[in-house]
This record gives sequence, structure tokens and C-alpha cells, in this order.
Amino acid sequence: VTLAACGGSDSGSTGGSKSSGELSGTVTWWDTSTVGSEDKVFKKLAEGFTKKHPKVTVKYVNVPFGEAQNKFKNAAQSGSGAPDVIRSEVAWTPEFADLGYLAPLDGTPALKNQDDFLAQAAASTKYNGKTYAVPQVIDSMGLFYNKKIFKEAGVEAPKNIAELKTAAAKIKEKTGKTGLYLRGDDAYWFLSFLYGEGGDMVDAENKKITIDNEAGVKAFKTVKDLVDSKAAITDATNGWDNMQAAFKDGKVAMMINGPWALADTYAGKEFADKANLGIAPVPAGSAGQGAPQGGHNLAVYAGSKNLDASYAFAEYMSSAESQAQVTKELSLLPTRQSVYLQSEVAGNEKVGFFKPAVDKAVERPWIPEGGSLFAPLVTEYTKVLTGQTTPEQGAKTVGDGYRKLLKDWK
Ligand SMILES: C[C@H]1O[C@H](O[C@H]2[C@H](O)[C@@H](O)[C@@H](O[C@H]3[C@H](O)[C@@H](O)[C@@H](O[C@H]4[C@H](O)[C@@H](O)[C@@H](O)O[C@@H]4CO)O[C@@H]3CO)O[C@@H]2CO)[C@H](O)[C@H](O)[C@@H]1N[C@H]1C[C@@H](CO)[C@H](O)[C@@H](O)[C@@H]1O
Repeated sequence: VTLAACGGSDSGSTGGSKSSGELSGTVTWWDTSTVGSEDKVFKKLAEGFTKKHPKVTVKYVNVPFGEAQNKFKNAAQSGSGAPDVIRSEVAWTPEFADLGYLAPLDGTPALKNQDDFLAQAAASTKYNGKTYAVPQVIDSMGLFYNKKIFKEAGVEAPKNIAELKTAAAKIKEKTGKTGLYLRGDDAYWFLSFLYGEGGDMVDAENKKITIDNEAGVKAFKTVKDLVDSKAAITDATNGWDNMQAAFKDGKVAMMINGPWALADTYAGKEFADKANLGIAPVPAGSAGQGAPQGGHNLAVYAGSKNLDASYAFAEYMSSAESQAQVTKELSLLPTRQSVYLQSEVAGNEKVGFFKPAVDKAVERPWIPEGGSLFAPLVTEYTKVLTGQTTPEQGAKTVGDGYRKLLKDWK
């Protein structure tokens, strides 16, 4: 029996808010935002819900991004401990929906003004003709750079891999610092290079595995060369902390990252003067330029005992007003067209950079297995970067892993 059936049956039970129409009861929300930079903004926003609905208690729980997906699946499967609302990363959403763990939102207050959502942000909330979440933030990646180091070395933001290597060599020669920190323990950081060679993980439309085609092998060669040529440094583990530390301390001139890194980056001594941070499109490869699309949605657990308050909470947290507040405090990207038109958002320099990057970001397949493509990829990506396997062998191993995951795909 899928949970959705159970969820539907007891939605009118205790904790609901049938009688007076006034919402009541508790809404537990699992937030995955970064502790120490993003979480306090989202917690404050969530607690603001009770100002509008005094009889509702919001229980804010921060669950680390790396743990939340499985924690939610386990809780939903066992039928105990799942939150009413979860911050569901774009790739988790189709998977949770396919498992029946999410309440369809069609026809509920959660989807008020749904036409205002960016099409590419809404795409990851749709599954089998229904809508299972509301988009909260959308993101892509850019080349973050330290303007002071660039000036000292006399370099400009590189537009392609060749310019990236030239700039890195000049930075090394003139300042002794390394050009790029390339995160090596998270395959999301490989995608811009894969797209740059005209490759992709899969071709979902034609149910084909493409990671091990010529473009895929070329992308692995490109990233390996960046490290071997000393244009970039990398780590096999603890990549986020090492990348942020290296960039914030001015040990490297560049890193590839997204809007979610801004709050933490600005806390670094090199960027106490925010003007010292430059952001450019990720360098193009031999076949073109492209960065991945990421982001997070808000989804309602199918077994929630308080669906009405949960629908209202999801709508409130992704409302134009809430999104404008989050952009103001964290420079994260809204998912509503109308919010980009607000003067304060339109004047936000980092939004001004990332919105065009999002508009041309390479969309991923919103299939239940979409998120599972990263684990097999990161293993080989890290091994290629650290010389433990060749680009050819690495690509082939990932392709074989994908063919096991996506049975009838070629
Ligand atoms: C491996 C994972 O592969 C995929 O994830 C992709 C993801 O699909 C890509 O989109 C991309 O995500 C961007 C993201 O879009 C971007 O916004 C940002 O997120 C910020 C937040 O902004 C910031 O607020 C804060 O939250 O912090 C967030 C993170 O910084 O950066 C993300 C990229 O980091 O890249 C992900 C790959 O990392 C799978 O989906 C799984 O997640 C899988 N992990 C599972 C693995 C299981 C055991 O195998 C383990 O048991 C399970 O529990 C683990 O879940």
C-alpha cells in the first residue's frame, strides 16, 4: 500500500484544522539549509508563519543536506518521524513523489499563484501529471574570483579552458597562488565541464546513457589536465570546507560555486569588502558553455496529520514576500517571476549575475533516478582527478553503473 493512500485517509484526523477554518496544530519542517549562514534566515521566516496563524506551532528542524534524503525516506517508509514539510532538493522531489511519500498539491492552497513560478523551477515539482512541491530557490553555478589577485596578476576572467590555464599560470608566476580550486568530492562540480564538451550524464529523451561517450571522456580529460597542469588544486574529501577556506583566505584566485555559497564566502577576510568578489560565467569547453541547474523545493509529506496547515506553510514560505526577504538577506535566487521585478531584487548585483546563468542553465532529467546518478559519478570523478583511474576507464565505469541503475536504457 503506498503511503499516499494512508495519508489521504487520515488527513481529516487530529491536528487538522477542519472546524473553524482557522489553521491550528503543529507543522514540523525539515530545513536543509547551511547552518551558520542560511539557517537563521529560514528559521526566522518559518516562525513568522505563526504571526499569521497563531494557533499553528512551527517546529523548525535543521537536517544536514547530506542526510535529509535518506532520513526522510526511512521515516516515510516506517510511517513514523517524517516531518509535515520537507525542503526537497530538486532531484529528490521526483523520487519521493514516485515512492508515494509526497501529497499532491493540485487544488490545494499551496499552489496559489503557481503561474508566477519560473518554468524551469516548476519543472522539478511535476511528476506523472501532478504537482508535488513548490519551488523555493533555484540556482546554477558561476566562476567566483578574487579581484585583488586578478589585478595583481594582470588577468581577466577566463572565458574558456585555455584562458583558464593561461590565467592560472600568470597568477602562479606573479603571486605564487593557485588559479582554481576545483572541488573533487562532489560530482556537481564536474557538470559544467561535461556540458562544456557537449556531454551529459544521460539523454533522458532517448533513454540513452551518454556519460561514457566521447564528450564524457573528453570532460574527464579536461578536469584531469587542470589538476595535472597545476592550474587547479583539489581534494578527495572535505571539499566544501577546503574550497571555502582556500578561496576565503585568498590561497586560490578562483572557485566554481553557486549563490548558496555567497553568505559563507562574504564571511571570509578576503571578501569583507564585498566588492572584491567577482562572478563570471563558468569557462566554456570545446563545445560550448553551460552550468547545471540546482535548487530546492518545499514538499508536503503524504502522511502528514496536518495537511491544511502544511499546504498553507508551503505557500507562505515560497510566497513572493518570503522569497524577496530571502533574496535580501542571502542573495539566493527567487523562483517567482514577479519577485525579479521588485526594485530591491532587480538591484541585487549577485542576482543580476546568477539569473542569466539560471536562464541558460542546463536542465537535468527530473526522473526518480536523477539524484542517484551522482554517487557512481563522484567515485570515478574523484579517482580521475587523483590519478587513480584514467578518463577512459572512469567514464566507462560510470556508464556501466548507470546501465545497472537504468535497466532498459542503452
Ligand atoms: C550525492 C548526492 O547526489 C545528488 O545530489 C546532487 C543534487 O541532486 C544536485 O542538484 C546538486 O545539489 C546542489 C544543490 O542543487 C545546490 O542548491 C547546493 O545545495 C546546497 C544548498 O543550496 C544549501 O542550502 C545547503 O543545503 O547545502 C547544499 C549542499 O551544499 O549544492 C548542491 C551540490 O552540493 O549536487 C548534488 C550532489 O552533491 C542526490 O540528489 C543526493 O543528494 C545525493 N546525496 C545522497 C547520497 C546518499 C548516499 O549515497 C545519502 O544516503 C543520502 O542521504 C544523500 O542525500
